[in-house]
Amino acid sequence: MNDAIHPMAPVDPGTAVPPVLRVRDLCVDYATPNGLVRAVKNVNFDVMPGEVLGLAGESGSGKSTVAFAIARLHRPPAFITGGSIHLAGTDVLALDDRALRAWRWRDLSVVLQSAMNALNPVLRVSAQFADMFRAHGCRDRAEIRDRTADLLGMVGIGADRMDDYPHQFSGGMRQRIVIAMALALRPRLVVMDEPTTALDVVVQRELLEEVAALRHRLGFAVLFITHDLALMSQFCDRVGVMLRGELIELSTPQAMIQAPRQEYTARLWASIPPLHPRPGTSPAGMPPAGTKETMP
Ligand SMILES: Nc1ncnc2c1ncn2[C@@H]1O[C@H](COP(=O)(O)OP(=O)(O)OP(=O)(O)O)[C@@H](O)[C@H]1O
Repeated sequence: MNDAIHPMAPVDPGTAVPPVLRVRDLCVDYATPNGLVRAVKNVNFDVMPGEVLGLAGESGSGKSTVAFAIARLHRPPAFITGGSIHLAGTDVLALDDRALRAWRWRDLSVVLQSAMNALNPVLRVSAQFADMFRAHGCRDRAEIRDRTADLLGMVGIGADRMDDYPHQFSGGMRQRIVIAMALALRPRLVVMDEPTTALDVVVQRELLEEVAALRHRLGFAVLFITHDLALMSQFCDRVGVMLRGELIELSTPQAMIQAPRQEYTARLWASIPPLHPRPGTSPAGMPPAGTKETMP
């Protein structure tokens, strides 16, 4: 398997670095006509500074519900009914609306599957960056344009494109723009929920390689959700496996593949091709032709 996008684990377990994100006993319920349904059950985990932590698990296991709760993007019928979330020392669940607006982008940003939903189709890209910068106190037009050019350059988009509209870019470029915007205020954590799912395989890989390089340069941590376990094993320092709302296992992808502690985890990882295939089998990391890598 080409492990070019697999980053070196940035955290030395021997050092007492505090986690950037600390989630304790998190419970999220959905209000349904039949009463409350617990979708996230006493979930505990930390994300270290600069770490990429993946959340894996079958559809409906609660991954997105956890991610949305951490970003405080959950809306009724979802309710956080227990636990705590601390990001870089901030008690996230205690933030009021005003504090939340300042906190988002600055300390935490979110990249979701559809760039088109994140970008306003009737506004030039430069105007969307300007709105975000102005909302966070930067009013100098020249400075805003310089910073926008730098950010777009960081993801391989020329400054000459900044006054284009979103529809003038390809899907991969639009997602790059969203990532550039997500990094604009140097957040401590970027939540990425299926950020590359809508893109073709080559563009997916290019984009994640860029994110891996950028996070080494800028030091942000990533909470990464994808259905693509092969991609997850290459991109993440550690992976948590969710099953029916519980986090049942958390370790490095290598440890999990070699010695899974739960039977479910073993079955989950067995569904992706081996890292070092036996002679005569498909190339490392490549699914057999005609198959799609998804959760079992
Ligand atoms: N609006 C809702 N009302 C009631 N239950 C919901 C609602 N949204 C999600 N759920 C339930 O919450 C649970 C967790 O869903 P969630 O979307 O977080 O899972 P997921 O692991 O992210 O799935 P996927 O990979 O398909 O996105 C599921 O059982 C789902 O049915």
